[in-house]
Amino acid sequence: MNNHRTSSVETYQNFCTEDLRDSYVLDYLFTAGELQLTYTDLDRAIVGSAVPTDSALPLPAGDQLRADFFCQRRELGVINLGAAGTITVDGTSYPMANRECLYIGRGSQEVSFASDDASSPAQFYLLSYPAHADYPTTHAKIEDANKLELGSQADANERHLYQYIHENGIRSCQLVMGFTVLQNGSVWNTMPPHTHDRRSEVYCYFDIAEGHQVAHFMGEPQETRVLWMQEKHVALSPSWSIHCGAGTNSYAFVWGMGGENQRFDDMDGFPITELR
Ligand SMILES: O=C[C@H](O)[C@@H](O)CC(=O)C(=O)O
Ligand SMILES: [Zn+2]
Repeated sequence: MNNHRTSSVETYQNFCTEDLRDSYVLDYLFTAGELQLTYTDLDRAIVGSAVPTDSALPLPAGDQLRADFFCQRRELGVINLGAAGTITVDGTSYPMANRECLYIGRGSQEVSFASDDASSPAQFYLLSYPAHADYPTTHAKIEDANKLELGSQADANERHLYQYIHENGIRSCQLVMGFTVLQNGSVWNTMPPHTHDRRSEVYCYFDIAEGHQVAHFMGEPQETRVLWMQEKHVALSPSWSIHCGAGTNSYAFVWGMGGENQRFDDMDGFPITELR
């Protein structure tokens, strides 16, 4: 497991592109045949991927956790961004189609990831936070998600938001997780932007068309910076930072949050005209 530190709110303002990316972008996940985990300093989020090919990939506890097993004191959200696969939790198998979600509750001991077809692997995206209670391991298909239709074509931000793990959906201790799909011709996510002081957030961009990128904006609203994101790059967002993006084409992204509360609308929005 990697250890990852983000910078302070004062320091990022003087960063060059490379420093900024080192601090806020994970661009190395989703290696075929590997399970990768990064322990961040944002509310102790662990961000990772599992892309099983010939054999199943077990979820290790990792030395940093000083735990007997990964979910001993943690909960884990998984969304499959690839072809069909299976996740096995303590002997129960959960078939995972593209964009489906599995919440794995605290106390789950043996977790492993497999692909149905090694030549077209599942690509599991992992997001985990510390947990104080056991909630049941729960699978959700796309139709089980709470779907919100946001934005408009005129504002080039028409998008569908699918909430999986949230206060009125799959229950969890602190993890809130789902994904957002930009509709054809729309490019802006999370515009107007917001911060949420009580939570940090992690975005994983996916289904970016060949030859395109997403310009992800971060920073304090009056001091923004841009991170160019490619397929399955992850942007880390401290609670002081906005997080929004404009693609050169339509795309999708998994969002996930952890922290003080789970109230999705506990956000401080900023008027577009005040961004700098
Ligand atoms: O705090 C909430 C998160 O930033 C996202 O859910 C926002 C989002 O997906 C969107 O507006 O497109
Ligand atoms: Zn947010």
